[in-house]
Amino acid sequence: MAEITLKGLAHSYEKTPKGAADYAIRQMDHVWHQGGAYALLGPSGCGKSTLLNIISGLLEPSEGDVLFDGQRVNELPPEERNIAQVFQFPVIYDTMTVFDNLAFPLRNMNTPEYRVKPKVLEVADILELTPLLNRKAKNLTADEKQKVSMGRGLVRDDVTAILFDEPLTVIDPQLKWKLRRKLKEIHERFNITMIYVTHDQLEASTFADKIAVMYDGQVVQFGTPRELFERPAHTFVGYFIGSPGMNFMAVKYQDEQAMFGNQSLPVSESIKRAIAHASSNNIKLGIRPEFIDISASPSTESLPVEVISVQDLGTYSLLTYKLNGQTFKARLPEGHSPVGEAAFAEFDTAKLALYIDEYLVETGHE
Ligand SMILES: Nc1ncnc2c1ncn2[C@@H]1O[C@H](COP(=O)(O)OP(=O)(O)OP(=O)(O)O)[C@@H](O)[C@H]1O
Repeated sequence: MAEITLKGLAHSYEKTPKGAADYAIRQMDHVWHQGGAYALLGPSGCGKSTLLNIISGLLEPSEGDVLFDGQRVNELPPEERNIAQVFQFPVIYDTMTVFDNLAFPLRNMNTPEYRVKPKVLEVADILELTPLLNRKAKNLTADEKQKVSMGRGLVRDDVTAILFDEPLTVIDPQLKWKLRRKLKEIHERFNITMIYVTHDQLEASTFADKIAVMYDGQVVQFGTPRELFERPAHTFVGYFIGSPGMNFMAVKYQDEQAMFGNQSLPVSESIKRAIAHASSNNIKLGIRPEFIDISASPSTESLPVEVISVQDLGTYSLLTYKLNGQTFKARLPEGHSPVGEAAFAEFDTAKLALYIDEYLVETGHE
């Protein structure tokens, strides 16, 4: 069993960090529950590998604690953590056969040979490596090598969590979905906690039940793919999740109106109240491209906009328009009536989200 808790965790690669900018991981608390299929999603440089290496023990955090089932493991070396890590590039011994590669972690722990063989055969079967068992690893394709890498994590009965650091980077696009499905299958079959690092939202949402979105050294939201889409807790999540991401408008309260530049926006009373009482000037409204309606003629709540382009993407069209000098994206469903250069945009006000200092503020709909 392994419930992994990160308590007051922070990490700086600097010996004497001077400020927040010197931290690769900023103060965080987080729990990965036993048996979960998780993704750690974020852009390059946000701290994903650093966090994974802290969990596996390759790196000791400069502040805070890592707990496995409540026990502090900060100083425990990787080999004593019951955790396997699969890296971007397969870590295998080229001169050994596939069988010996898979057997290696067991033999390394002095497992008797009569127990090694059945375990290797079982794992080879799951990963569809049986026909390759006698091949030298150097003759394998990149995806076969990566499967051997994964297998080396799975043979050990004591492994309770597997950490994957962008494991499909070197895999052909056609084979990626197959390996992803295989990982899902493995997750269902063994009761193992899996944390899958990626910067690809599609990869994260097809693998994981819950995704931790990382930005600038912090987990800014931990939720299901649906929650990340419907209620982004941070502007970065809104921007990063979705295709394309959320549109944002910097707003202020003026003459009892929510103003976007010199444009008064139709918003709910509760959003208006929250803007009026905000203690910060960093106030944004977010709206997903799916929730903007575009039409050729005005309505009571629509705003006149300048259409820049309409891109036909098969099942929908992506319309780019300008309002108040800012570019917006709207998704038009298939069969939407054509619009000219001058059109009208209407937000679904129930779907407008309010962000103060970049974090979501829960408001009612009235
Ligand atoms: N060994 C190191 N020494 C100093 N700084 C480092 C080291 N490793 C990473 N960093 C810095 O820490 C920050 C987080 O890096 P990290 O590799 O954890 O991010 P990442 O999200 O995994 O990125 P990528 O997807 O590119 O691997 C970056 O600013 C990076 O430059």
